[in-house]
Amino acid sequence: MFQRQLVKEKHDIESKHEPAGGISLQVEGVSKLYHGRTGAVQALLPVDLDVKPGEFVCLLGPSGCGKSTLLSIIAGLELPSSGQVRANGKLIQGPGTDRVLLFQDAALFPWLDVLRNVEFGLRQAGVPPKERTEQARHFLELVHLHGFEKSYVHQLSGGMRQRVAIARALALNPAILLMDEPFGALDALTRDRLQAELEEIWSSTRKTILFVTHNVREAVALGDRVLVFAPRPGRIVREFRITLPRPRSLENYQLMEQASEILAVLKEAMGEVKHGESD
Ligand SMILES: Nc1ncnc2c1ncn2[C@@H]1O[C@H](COP(=O)(O)OP(=O)(O)OP(=O)(O)O)[C@@H](O)[C@H]1O
Repeated sequence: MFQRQLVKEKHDIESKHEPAGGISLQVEGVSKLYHGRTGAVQALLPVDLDVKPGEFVCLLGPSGCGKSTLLSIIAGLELPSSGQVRANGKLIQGPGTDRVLLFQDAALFPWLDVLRNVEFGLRQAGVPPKERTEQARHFLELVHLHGFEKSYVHQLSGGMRQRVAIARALALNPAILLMDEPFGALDALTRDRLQAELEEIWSSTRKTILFVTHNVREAVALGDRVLVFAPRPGRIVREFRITLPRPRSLENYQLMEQASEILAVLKEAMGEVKHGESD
């Protein structure tokens, strides 16, 4: 009986987060030309991209090839110089609650404890106290941070901070998660673990995810698709569909083979061949 009640409560909390799944995204001829002090910079040549609801797309490339610019435009924080973006067919004209952008730096509030950090957006959205605490706890459990509700940011490791940031983003129930190198500052072991956790979360929530990374194996481990970018000017040079079964292991032979193939394309696009690099 008690068990049934628990399952029901879990279901009630989850159903408050409807729609749980992701939505589609259409990027149509989006380009960006910045006018800096040193002149114009073509950050991005026109990009066309169709992302299906619940798809996991990785944007892979070296520094300065326009990955963050594209994410900012999709987030509605930057205007494109040409083209447009639609989410579920609706023109994006600014930031919206259907999209959340996550960065390498978790950007948490140091004066709030973990629970209040996760509750923050819900409070802004006017969710009543009891309900927002319930929801924040639910998402903290999802990122394996049960028991750390009262901790402050300075008491957490880098990986834990990033988990809090993910819980905070999920609590807002976005349909699209825009992740800009979220694991870039973490040590290799923590990074592997968070990759696996993110894949689990994605499998259970079916959000649409755009994930920027410099790391080829990370991209192959996570993506349904990997888009390879090249710099000067920023552009997409190739697209790979990754059909390896999930969950994926970084040590899997086929994954490593696919990563080598993509790495070769990346190096060619950059016009250089360096040996022994992993990303
Ligand atoms: N606000 C800006 N004003 C002028 N130039 C900019 C601005 N933002 C980005 N750029 C330039 O646009 C280009 C693309 O930058 P962007 O940050 O999108 O690349 P990126 O692939 O995300 O790089 P990184 O991986 O280092 O974040 C770079 O040459 C960058 O210097």
